[in-house]
Amino acid sequence: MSDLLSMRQVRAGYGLSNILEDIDLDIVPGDTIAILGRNGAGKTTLLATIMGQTTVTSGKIFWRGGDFRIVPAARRAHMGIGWVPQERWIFPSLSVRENLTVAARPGQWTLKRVEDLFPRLAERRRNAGNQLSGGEQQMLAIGRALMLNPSLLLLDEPMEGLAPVIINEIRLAIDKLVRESGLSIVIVEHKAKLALSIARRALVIDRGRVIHASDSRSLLDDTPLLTRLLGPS
Ligand SMILES: Nc1ncnc2c1ncn2[C@@H]1O[C@H](COP(=O)(O)OP(=O)(O)OP(=O)(O)O)[C@@H](O)[C@H]1O
Repeated sequence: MSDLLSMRQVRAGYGLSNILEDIDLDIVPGDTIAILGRNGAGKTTLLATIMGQTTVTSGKIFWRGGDFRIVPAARRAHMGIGWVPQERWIFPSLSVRENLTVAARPGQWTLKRVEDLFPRLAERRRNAGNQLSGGEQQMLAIGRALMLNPSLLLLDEPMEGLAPVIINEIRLAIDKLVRESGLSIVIVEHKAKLALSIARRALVIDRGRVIHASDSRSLLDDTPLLTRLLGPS
């Protein structure tokens, strides 16, 4: 199957400070990849690089076979990448429905489908973004990214700081996306076991380099290796 996104020997960072080194990554349609690593390893920087938010000093990035480095950051979302950053970036004064429809693009993801995935958003449709709980805001951020009808969804720590019951709801929704949507999903997560139980493939980053790549199951089953790569859980 041809790649959606390919990175070859990518070096990237912020201004003069280099963070990522020699990154190789291939994402095919329907892929789900957990990006793991200790604090400051470069996980968010990898997502930011895909979105064109960093300085790439060498290497190649292709999107559907075309040179992606020349595509301005502002155009990347419209080319089919939905990014849910840690900060969520929802519009506080717009209603839930307005947040979902403000940047929507036509495709399989409609308001109804997003509200079916996250019934809480349907219940809260008239509430403003700033009236939502953290978990509801996270659902809204994911729902809004889906309304862009992306081919690739980037989730940066979607469970961070949420109560266990909400983590479970979001996890079930992401599982459903993995099983039924055909979307490619990259999930950055501190809760390694959770991410490995969702994604099919795993990549571990340390000091900006990929230090491990495997299927998620084999890493999940190898506790000593997981501890060596990420520290005790
Ligand atoms: N905007 C920025 N400008 C300069 N340096 C940055 C910026 N954002 C992150 N960094 C640095 O890049 C390195 C990697 O950070 P990054 O946020 O990618 O790590 P991470 O693996 O996502 O960490 P965490 O798990 O703590 O979120 C860190 O040393 C961080 O201080």
